[in-house]
Amino acid sequence: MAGGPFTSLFRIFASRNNVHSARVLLSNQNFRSMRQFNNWVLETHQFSTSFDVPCRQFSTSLVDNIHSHSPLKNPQFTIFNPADARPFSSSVDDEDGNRVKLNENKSLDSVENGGLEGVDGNSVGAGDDNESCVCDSMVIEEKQSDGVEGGNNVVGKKNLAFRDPVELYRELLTAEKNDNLKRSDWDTLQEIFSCFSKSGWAANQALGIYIGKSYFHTAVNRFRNFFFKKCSAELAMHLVSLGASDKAVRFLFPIFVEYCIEEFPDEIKRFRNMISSADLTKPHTWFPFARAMKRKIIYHCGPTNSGKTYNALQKFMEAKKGIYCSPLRLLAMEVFDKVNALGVYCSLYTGQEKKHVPFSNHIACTVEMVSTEELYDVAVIDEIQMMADSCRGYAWTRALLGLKADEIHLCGDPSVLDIVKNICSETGDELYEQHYERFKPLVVEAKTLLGDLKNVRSGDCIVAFSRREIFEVKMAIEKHTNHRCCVIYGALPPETRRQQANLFNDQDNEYDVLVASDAVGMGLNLNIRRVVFNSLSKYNGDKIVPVPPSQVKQIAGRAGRRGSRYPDGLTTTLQLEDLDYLIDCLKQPFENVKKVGLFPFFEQVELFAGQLPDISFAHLLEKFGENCRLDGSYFLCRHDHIKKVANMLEKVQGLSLEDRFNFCFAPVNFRDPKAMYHLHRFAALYSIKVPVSIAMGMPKGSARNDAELQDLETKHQVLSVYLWLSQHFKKEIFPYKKKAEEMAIDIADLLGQSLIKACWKPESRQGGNPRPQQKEDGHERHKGDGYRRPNSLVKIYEKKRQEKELLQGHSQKVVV
Ligand SMILES: Nc1ncnc2c1ncn2[C@@H]1O[C@H](COP(=O)(O)OP(=O)(O)OP(=O)(O)O)[C@@H](O)[C@H]1O
Ligand SMILES: [Mg+2]
Repeated sequence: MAGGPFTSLFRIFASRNNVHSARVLLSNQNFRSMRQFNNWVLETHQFSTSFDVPCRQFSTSLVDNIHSHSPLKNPQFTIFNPADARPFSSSVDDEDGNRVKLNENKSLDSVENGGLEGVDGNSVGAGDDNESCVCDSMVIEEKQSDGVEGGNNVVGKKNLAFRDPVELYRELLTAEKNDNLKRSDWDTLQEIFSCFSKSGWAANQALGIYIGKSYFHTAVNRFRNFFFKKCSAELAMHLVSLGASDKAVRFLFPIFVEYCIEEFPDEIKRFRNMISSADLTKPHTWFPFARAMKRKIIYHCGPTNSGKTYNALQKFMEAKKGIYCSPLRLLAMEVFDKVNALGVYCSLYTGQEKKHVPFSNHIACTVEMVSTEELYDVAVIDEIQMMADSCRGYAWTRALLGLKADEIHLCGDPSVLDIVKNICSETGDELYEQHYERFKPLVVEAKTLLGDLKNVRSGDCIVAFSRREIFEVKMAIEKHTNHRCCVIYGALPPETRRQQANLFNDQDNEYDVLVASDAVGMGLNLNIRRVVFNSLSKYNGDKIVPVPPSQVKQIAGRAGRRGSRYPDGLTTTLQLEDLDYLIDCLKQPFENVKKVGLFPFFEQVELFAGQLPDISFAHLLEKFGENCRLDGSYFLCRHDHIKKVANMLEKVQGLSLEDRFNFCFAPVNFRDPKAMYHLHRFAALYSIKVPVSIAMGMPKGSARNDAELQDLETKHQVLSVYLWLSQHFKKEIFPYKKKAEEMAIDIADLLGQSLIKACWKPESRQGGNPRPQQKEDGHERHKGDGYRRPNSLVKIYEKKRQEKELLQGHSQKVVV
């Protein structure tokens, strides 16, 4: 039912029955999901749970408000007679003279229970068509205007079930202590209150009046004490007759609401302020200057290697003033080099470095560093689908919402196209779509490497999903073939990755195979002929899982770039058993993302902290996560790593909230204890305003074993954190920036040299055995090489494959 028809129905109903005002009971209704609605009610009606509204106002504002805030498609309304709990009028004529029924046979009970949550908080009955477990049903009590006798029963004072809870509460307030109850009746009342206290439904409903879950039990206890002192025999017997049940909880709840509103105004206010200070709804309104502009958004939409970034960069270079936002430092550096080489002066701005090119009007930056203050003619946001990234998505969302640019070019796959359309309709920006196809189709080699790394060929990129696996594969290839391998993985600095990429791309050397992690998935232009998946499972920080199809596509798409030595891309797997999963992934359409990431600005966290002054920063972030409100298209980005750093820095005294917030964003690998130690040291020195030293020696030479290689990686990490801090805090406190830069360059160089000669067994970073999950997950040992691969997918696909082979024999090539 839309707001309009109901509104007119109500008008007709009201005029036919001579009703000039309606009483809306907010007490027995079910607005758990409706914090927004409750905000509105509480703001407009001063915490009243029942209020009278003139029919005109009722029809135009209340119903419309309910409709606009309700997450239900069909919120139900029932107008009933309070005296007998039956619908006031079984039917009315609508404006066209048609007879329309108004929930003819519903008693109050059925209204209350139909489509509502059970006391245990589960949604039951009608209204389940809604994707959330939220039901909005509203009970509207007809109230006669003064002196007008309605055609229905007069409100029966005896019928407690249908008494106005406000009245009941007022009576309780003035009542004398009641001692006339039997012991067994008191016991039953105790049970009812215990049931009330445990009721998920009641706790959720209480949120609507800003009684938070942590305060709910205290509030119920105090309500019980009050109730036991005051309740009349009649009231007690009514409750006893209901027993410790759903009905009793629902009967008590509105009286509880009245009690809370009167007794706990401070708690309610505090919780309400906390909720409103954690408000992340309507993020497009956070950027009024961008909203004041009429921006043109061009979505370059297509698969990998289709020319999206190339075309967007053309516009960037043509513009008078432009900004390119990159997902990676490496890519920002690449665009910086490329654009400058083409004669367009461009500066570089990343978390760790600022390279200002004189007279430049163009900037290549990492997306986290984008300024929403500056005005640009053209902005490019690359890999826009990263808006949906669980950790970093907020940076893309912020760039899209906040950039002050006349023209914004988004490059990415189609997964966030719909959500970008929605955002543009909210921001009022014009959206243009430009669709692309891959320059050359990607071909799957059905033969695979038959489980033998001896079958690698020049131009292959073997993809493995852990550092350990990468080195094991490199060792195996170099031991059993004449190929030499370059490596690229996340822990390497961009400079080293680039050096390895150049080594691989360069034809005049023996390094013709690349072994890489998913770090090759984005950005780098590599001369890859064939992408070979060593495995298709990876550790997700918790357990081994199949690599998501979108990522498989992205990585496989690295093969055969336009303009490279191998314009025709091939992809396959090491093991035959994994091939079907690869083909399935490549065939899958891009998923349609439903939500994109958000994270609060410091100012929002600060506002929230004002409500909870005495808790740790990590706890504060946790509370923010629990209480923040988000619109349906957004999620709060994961911030586990921020909390880990926050916990570590908890004991460092003298850091302001802003300092803590900033320190927590430093790009530290929290799994690396040495890197964490140095970050702690930096923060401790900073807190006592002592210039922060690097206090870390330079290694003497390149690594001779894996432990030394890891040490180099860590050292670079520490320098990278130092450089990041020096850009985000006052320069005077981090005076050794120059030295850190020089050391970082030297270490990146040493890392490059080390990788060239690396031929040792990898060690785990924790210095122990592989993670237990890996062992438990049934990795199998590969013949002779000490190389193990996960076999979780093998089982799934083996059967399917055998069936298929029986049916059709072996194909040689599959084009996807
Ligand atoms: N019109 C063109 N003329 C010359 N080279 C081009 C053209 N379009 C694209 N290329 C080259 O093709 C390669 C792939 O293009 P580009 O990087 O723009 O693809 P993409 O769609 O952004 O891929 P990805 O999703 O992998 O980032 C690049 O090396 C690029 O320079
Ligand atoms: Mg691109």
